[in-house]
Amino acid sequence: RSTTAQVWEAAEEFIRLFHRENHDAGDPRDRLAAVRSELAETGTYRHTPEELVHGARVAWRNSNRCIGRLYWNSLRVRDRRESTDAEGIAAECFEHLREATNGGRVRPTITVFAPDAPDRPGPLIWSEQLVRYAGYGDHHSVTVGDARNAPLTEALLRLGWRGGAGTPFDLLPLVVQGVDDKPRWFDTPEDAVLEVPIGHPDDEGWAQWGLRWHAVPAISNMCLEIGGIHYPAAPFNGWYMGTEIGARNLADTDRYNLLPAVARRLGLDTSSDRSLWKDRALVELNRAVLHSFDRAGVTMADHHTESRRFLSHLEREERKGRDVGADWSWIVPPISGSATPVFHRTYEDRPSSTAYVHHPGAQD
Ligand code: HEM
Ligand SMILES: N=C(Nc1cccc(CNC[C@@H]2CCCN2)c1)c1cccs1
Repeated sequence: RSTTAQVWEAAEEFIRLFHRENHDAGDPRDRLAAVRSELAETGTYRHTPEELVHGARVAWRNSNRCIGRLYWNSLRVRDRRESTDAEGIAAECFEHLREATNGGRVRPTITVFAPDAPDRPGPLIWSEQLVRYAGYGDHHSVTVGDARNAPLTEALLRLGWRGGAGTPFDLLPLVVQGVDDKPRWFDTPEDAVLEVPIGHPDDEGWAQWGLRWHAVPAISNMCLEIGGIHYPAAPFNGWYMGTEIGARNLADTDRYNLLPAVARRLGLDTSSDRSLWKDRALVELNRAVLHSFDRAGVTMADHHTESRRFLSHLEREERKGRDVGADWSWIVPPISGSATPVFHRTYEDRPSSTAYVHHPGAQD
């Protein structure tokens, strides 16, 4: 809960920034006076459509853990602040997926739902991403699917979902809590989710594993904060960087844990870490992911290209007189770190009042 003084401080900073970076917005004084009186009368204030668009883009530009910020100023913003009920929000989330997927030419997009108001909190999306695979079994002994989503799968079963077909890649329904506070779940329409089958470029045998992953990463459980106003439901997507799927989602021991199977298929000696079998399996799994997305015509970054783009972003921001904050431990890719240019320098981890933040008490 913010006091009006805290809101005013962030609001003034954001309005001044908006007018500085949008010269056709003119002098900020009138807007500052209007915001100040609206805040005094109602305990909050409403962003203009232009302020909302720029705020969502600046929040991305301020995301210290994000390597993909070069294109921050071309984020597509879907203003859905009038959506407050769970059904309407779910429908807009599925439309977001269709628009962002764009037949494989993925477009970075955000949909902004109703903000927190002084008399009632805004809506919440319980799912971490708009597309998630079920994890069946309790968190400690997951038998089938993505163990990361075992808690959400449990919550869905308690909410009356009967479970899917029991495959390792069952699409979970989306869980939305409208402003009436009641969580509801909605099956994800098939035409809203593009999936990519994962195969290896040199070994047809991988196809028998039935591996796949969804084309679009869309984070739905973070809060967008712009100039003191909180938008707790504001799902945003970019495109995947291959390592996210190849080095984490399919490789982590508490996710799909595929390195042993890949190593066996490659005929590697898995009896000792010193054979570097995990390292060789990781490279082949990442080659398979990049190859499969390219074959499917779905946008995907490789960690070398994305690292170069990030350093270009830093240079361009410096030229504009803006400092860029970054968190080295998130920016450096999970494989081949020192083979990418982002590894060989340090960064300042700078806080900003306009940013994407985790809800208090959330995981990660
Ligand atoms: C356009 C392509 C993009 C790429 C390739 C990209 C890449 C990444 C990667 C690899 C991470 C680390 C994720 C992890 O290790 O789990 C990340 C973090 C993040 N990205 Fe980006 N990103 C892109 C676009 C965006 C967009 C459009 C937004 C928001 C509008 C965004 C906001 C963030 C935020 C807030 C984090 C930190 C998440 C957290 O703290 O948990 N990114 N990005
Ligand atoms: N490419 C993306 N990846 C991404 C971005 C932010 C957060 C996440 C999810 N992070 C949580 C995972 C799970 C364990 C460690 N990382 C993924 C994007 C998602 C949304 C816009 S870009």
